[in-house]
Amino acid sequence: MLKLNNISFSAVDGGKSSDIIRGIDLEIPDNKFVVITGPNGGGKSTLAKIIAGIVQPTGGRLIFNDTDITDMSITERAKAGIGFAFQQPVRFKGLTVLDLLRISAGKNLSVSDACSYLSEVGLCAKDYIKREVNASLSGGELKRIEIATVMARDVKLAVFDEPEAGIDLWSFNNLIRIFENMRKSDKNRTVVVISHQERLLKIADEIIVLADGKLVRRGPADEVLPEIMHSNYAQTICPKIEE
Ligand SMILES: Nc1ncnc2c1ncn2[C@@H]1O[C@H](COP(=O)(O)OP(=O)(O)OP(=O)(O)O)[C@@H](O)[C@H]1O
Repeated sequence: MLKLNNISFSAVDGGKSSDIIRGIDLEIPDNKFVVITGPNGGGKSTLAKIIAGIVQPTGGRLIFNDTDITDMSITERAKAGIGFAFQQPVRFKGLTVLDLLRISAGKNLSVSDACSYLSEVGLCAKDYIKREVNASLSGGELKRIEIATVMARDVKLAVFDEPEAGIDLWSFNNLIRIFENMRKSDKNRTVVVISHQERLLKIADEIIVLADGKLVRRGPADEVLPEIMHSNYAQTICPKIEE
């Protein structure tokens, strides 16, 4: 279980301090598929980065499986079983997809295991395994490769920041299928997805709504989704719901 105890984050920008995350208390139980949503600028990515250790909170503590991870680095958190997939995946010139999967797994993953991770994310492994992780990969391909690296890491808690960002509709449909499969098959991993997408919100065990740096609602998808649809920020956070 991941516990956030009174987590806050303030940043100084242009000499002015602003409170971006304001005293969030939250428990994310094991083996659940949780979607964090809310209006733009509400603090979702910041919270995801705080969980992954990319951003250090200015207040509060994070407890993961009874261990205080607040002061742990990204690497230490990765070792503790927390994986993070960026909104904009990073390209690594000179590194092949196989190298990247091996580095992520932290072991000399066999080619066949690497291929099965790529297949899981809908990539034809033989076409990609030797490819360089550079600008020649499309945004959708890069997203899928990054998801495969998180899977290869065998993490206990996987955090995905807006996996749908910047990909076309066709890739989006495939991506949703990956998460639907993850939701069905992944019973030993907690998956936290930051998303505005109705199709991801629908498959969540739990939806958490963040607005203005505060937790404003949490609950099962069938309870929270209809409320989001009828709230005054529905058009901002869930444009597809209105279609
Ligand atoms: N280091 C920082 N310094 C100053 N402002 C910051 C910093 N990090 C985040 N912010 C601001 O905090 C707010 C929350 O940002 P964040 O990226 O967490 O929002 P979000 O809910 O993920 O938004 P979106 O849905 O648009 O991705 C934004 O207004 C952002 O500009």
